[in-house]
Amino acid sequence: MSEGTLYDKVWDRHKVTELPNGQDQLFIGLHLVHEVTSPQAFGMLRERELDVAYPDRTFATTDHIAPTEADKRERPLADDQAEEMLSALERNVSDSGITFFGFESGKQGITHVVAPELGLSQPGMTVACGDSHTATHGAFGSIGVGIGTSQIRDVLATGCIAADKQKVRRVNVEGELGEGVYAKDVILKVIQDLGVDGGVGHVYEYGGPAIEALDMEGRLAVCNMSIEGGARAGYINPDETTYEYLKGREYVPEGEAFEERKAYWESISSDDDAEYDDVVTVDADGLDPLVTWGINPGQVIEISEPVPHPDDFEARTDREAAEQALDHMEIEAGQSMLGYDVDVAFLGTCTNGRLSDFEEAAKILEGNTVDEDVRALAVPGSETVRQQCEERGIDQTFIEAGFQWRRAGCSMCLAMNDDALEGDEVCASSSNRNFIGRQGSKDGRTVLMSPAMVAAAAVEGEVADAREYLDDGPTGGAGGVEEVAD
Ligand SMILES: CC(C)[C@H](C(=O)O)[C@@H](O)C(=O)O
Ligand code: SF4
Repeated sequence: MSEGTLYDKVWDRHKVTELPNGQDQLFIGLHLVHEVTSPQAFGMLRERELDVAYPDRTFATTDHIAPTEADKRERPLADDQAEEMLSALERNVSDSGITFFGFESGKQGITHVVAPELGLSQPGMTVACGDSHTATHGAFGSIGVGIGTSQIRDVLATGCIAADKQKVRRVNVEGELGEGVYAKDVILKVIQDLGVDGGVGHVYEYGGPAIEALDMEGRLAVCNMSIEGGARAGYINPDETTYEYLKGREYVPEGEAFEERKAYWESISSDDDAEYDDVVTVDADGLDPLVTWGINPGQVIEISEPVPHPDDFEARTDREAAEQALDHMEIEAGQSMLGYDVDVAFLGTCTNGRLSDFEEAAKILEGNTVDEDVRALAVPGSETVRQQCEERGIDQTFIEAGFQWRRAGCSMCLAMNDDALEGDEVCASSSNRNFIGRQGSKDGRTVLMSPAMVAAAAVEGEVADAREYLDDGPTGGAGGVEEVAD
């Protein structure tokens, strides 16, 4: 008999009981903690004189407030609020025996970059973190959910949360990606097709040839932005790509224990005859790179398309949102995004701050220089990524091109540290959100795109087609997605 989807199977294996209010009590296998959302939750535990139930399943790092300039990491941090958050986290983890990847560990970075690369996120797990982009870990075939403060308290105290099971939508992505088109473009296309609210009440199961061809870093980028599509979580069934990636990572068992775990991983994939609440198809064949033109991630076009007119949208709310977007971005309907002036180029984040992202951008930067009017920031998603880049000399490519090469953190994604837009600066950004004010200035303007497109925009000083910088150009090449040499 069919046991259903991966979501059904993982849920069933982690369900403790049904609660009187109809929700399920769900056991959390991996709890990730960062400095912004955890202090209050630890405070609630202390008030009740409770201990952390599973310190061995809990891992902490600092990302949002982390200064990205090496000399600004000295303690106490110059920003009082940041220092307070960081010292609270340090106190909490040391009191409860939780592993902490701080500045000195060499492994500090964005939670959603650190946990995958250390092999903490594995197939068939439930992963929770007080952060909306916990969906990222679904790339391994786990259920990753972002939780609020009271749920963080619950996980700390009991290892469980109260949760509502969601519907499952299968998102089949058909076709093959051309050269210069990436996982980021795929997920932006999914959001363009299904909308920013399309996933409400659902988790997305991504599959189909364009997803299966992605390496793990690409899959992480896709699942990361499930949240921007309105879904509660997103995942991809594990396969050989997943197992190969996991093999040899710090928290992954070796030898026989690996084989045993792999047998479990294989067992939790969706059954062939699993029933979905909904199945949709997204066509990625011949896809051009995508860029946002507005103020939410669904206001996005292929670079070959014109900026839409508000009247193109059926729903009144969409028309109003489009009007507001054109106004904020200071662009006209019908114009191309190509040539849109850029002041800042930002490469990093939990979406696109991994080794392959820097490798792809470096291909564009090789032998080119950043436009003199552009401030360009390269911020590895973790210190491990920074080291991987430096071992390969990728940092030099960035520095020689005119980028600032920084330490790991969320940086200008959310501007909770010193890295922020000023005034109405336009930022070509590899991040996941383009909401008004997101990058630290209320008039700042964000254009979301892939890392290669960020590099091309940095060089041109305007939105450009990165494929012009690749051997085969926009029309040539069978493409496909490159494997990351690790
Ligand atoms: C600060 C944190 C709670 C927030 C989130 O939950 O996503 C941040 O990471 C973001 O991307 O906006
Ligand atoms: S990089 Fe951006 S999206 Fe990711 S956790 Fe940090 S602030 Fe949130």
